[in-house]
Amino acid sequence: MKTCLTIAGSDPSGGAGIQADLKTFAAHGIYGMSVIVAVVAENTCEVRSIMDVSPAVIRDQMACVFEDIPPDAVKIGMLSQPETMQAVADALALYQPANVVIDPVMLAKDGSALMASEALELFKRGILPHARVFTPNIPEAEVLTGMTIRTEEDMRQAAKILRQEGAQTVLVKGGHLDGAAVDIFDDGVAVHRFEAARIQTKNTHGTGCTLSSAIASNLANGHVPHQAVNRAKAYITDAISHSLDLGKGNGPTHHFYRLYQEGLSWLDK
Ligand SMILES: Nc1ncnc2c1ncn2[C@@H]1O[C@H](COP(=O)(O)OP(=O)(O)OP(=O)(O)O)[C@@H](O)[C@H]1O
Ligand SMILES: Cc1ncc(CO)c(N)n1
Repeated sequence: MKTCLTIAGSDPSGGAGIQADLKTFAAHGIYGMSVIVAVVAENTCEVRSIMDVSPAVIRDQMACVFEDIPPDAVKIGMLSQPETMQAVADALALYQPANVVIDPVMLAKDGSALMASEALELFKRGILPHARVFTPNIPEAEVLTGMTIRTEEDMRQAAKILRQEGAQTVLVKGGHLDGAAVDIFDDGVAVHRFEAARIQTKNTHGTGCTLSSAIASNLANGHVPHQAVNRAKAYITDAISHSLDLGKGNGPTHHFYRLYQEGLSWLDK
């Protein structure tokens, strides 16, 4: 059985963070594991409070996983404070996992900061260079490159800069632009454009988390980054199309739609 680890924050309402990642791994037939770096009190409407797990406990969790069940792929999501990030950076340097997907989570849908601004430099230095696939959305890519991103050409330029910063491949997600949902993927050999029709729904809580853990699942299942991103884009589009009208705000996506329809044979397509 293939294995994936998520290193991220916990969302008690189940639509984003660790909970979204574990559901996505399960939908891909993957054995999921988690290192919780922050406990976030949030739901479909708001983020109420954040408590970071201590660096010592993060180091212990990482050791427990890597000494016992080294994962086939790793997804990294929310890393809030510099000390938290340093503990993860140290563990990445120590264990050197191969298939790392990094989602630079900065803001929740309600605008709450999920990465402290003081952590940005450490993120660029100690986390980003571990990315086999790096998945910023447009506002995140703007912060990381200092560019203003309005067009697909800007997205291409940002992807190239972020590769130069040390990510092996970069997917700039276009969910925040108007029109079709277009993502740009630069793997250093070619630039690929992934387009899906924009789905009219407010239920998009956790879309970024779900996409990055779907990419990690596909890497673990043996796909190269370009194929992994292509398959993950189809998965997130399906999950948003069948999103769940739960909660009073931005509801979650549906992780198991294809699995419920077709069983695990959906993975063979
Ligand atoms: N309404 C939509 N219809 C179709 N696809 C969408 C829609 N919104 C986002 N996407 C797609 O979902 C994926 C996640 O992109 P998005 O830009 O929403 O990430 P994000 O902002 O990091 O998410 P999060 O809010 O979880 O942090 C991308 O492939 C994007 O193109
Ligand atoms: C824990 C967590 N991670 C990531 C996001 C971004 O969707 C969120 N809202 N909560």
